[in-house]
Amino acid sequence: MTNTSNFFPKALICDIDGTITDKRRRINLDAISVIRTLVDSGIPVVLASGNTVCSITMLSKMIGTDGTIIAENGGVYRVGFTGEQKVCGDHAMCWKAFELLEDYYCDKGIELELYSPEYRFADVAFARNVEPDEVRDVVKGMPVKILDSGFAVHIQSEGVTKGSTFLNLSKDMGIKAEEFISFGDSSNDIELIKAAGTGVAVMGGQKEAQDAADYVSTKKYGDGFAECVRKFFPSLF
Ligand SMILES: O=C(O)COP(=O)(O)O
Ligand SMILES: [Mg+2]
Repeated sequence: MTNTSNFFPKALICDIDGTITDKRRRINLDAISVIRTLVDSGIPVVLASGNTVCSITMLSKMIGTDGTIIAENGGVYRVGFTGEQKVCGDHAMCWKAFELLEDYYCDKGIELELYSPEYRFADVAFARNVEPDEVRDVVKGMPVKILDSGFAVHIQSEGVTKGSTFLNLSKDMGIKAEEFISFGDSSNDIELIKAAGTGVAVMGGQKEAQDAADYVSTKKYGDGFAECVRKFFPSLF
């Protein structure tokens, strides 16, 4: 457990669903408020999610960050609203894995519901009406990783995570990974939680994220995020 009084983060990176929302994906108003305080104090805030670039870009604009994002669980990243959009991994391989899954579940009478495939550059996401562990078994041996955000199942290229992309992004931003505080709620945040100087998991999400974290909030979801931002940036609140 990190002693919060010894760590003064220079920047913050946070997951979206489950971390700055509630468990139904409704945005937490206090989370927006603390992010605005950080941004207005010159602390860079990065949104890092399994969501698409366009949805995170919109959210960044409405919250008021500078548009630096990680999308598709590390599949895409960009510095600022106008920076070059960089894509990681092998999208075609993720689709190949999805086709295998589609056939497998079709035989069982289950239809997989894709999430915004027309807006994705790197991963394939679908509804969580199947067991992520069973999905892993079906695609075993393929160079892909199955991620479970608690809100969707994602097929991602092997080696690409929010954490691996964060290391590239932080270099592009000119801020060391150790100078960041990171926040997440689920197993798709584990690498991000571990890669930052301090990693925080919010209560309410998946236990794997909490096990990987230096610090776990007392409150749940977005309330836990706001609680810990206040704790780690005491001079701003
Ligand atoms: O897109 C999802 O599955 C949810 O995304 P997030 O929890 O990484 O924000
Ligand atoms: Mg999440």
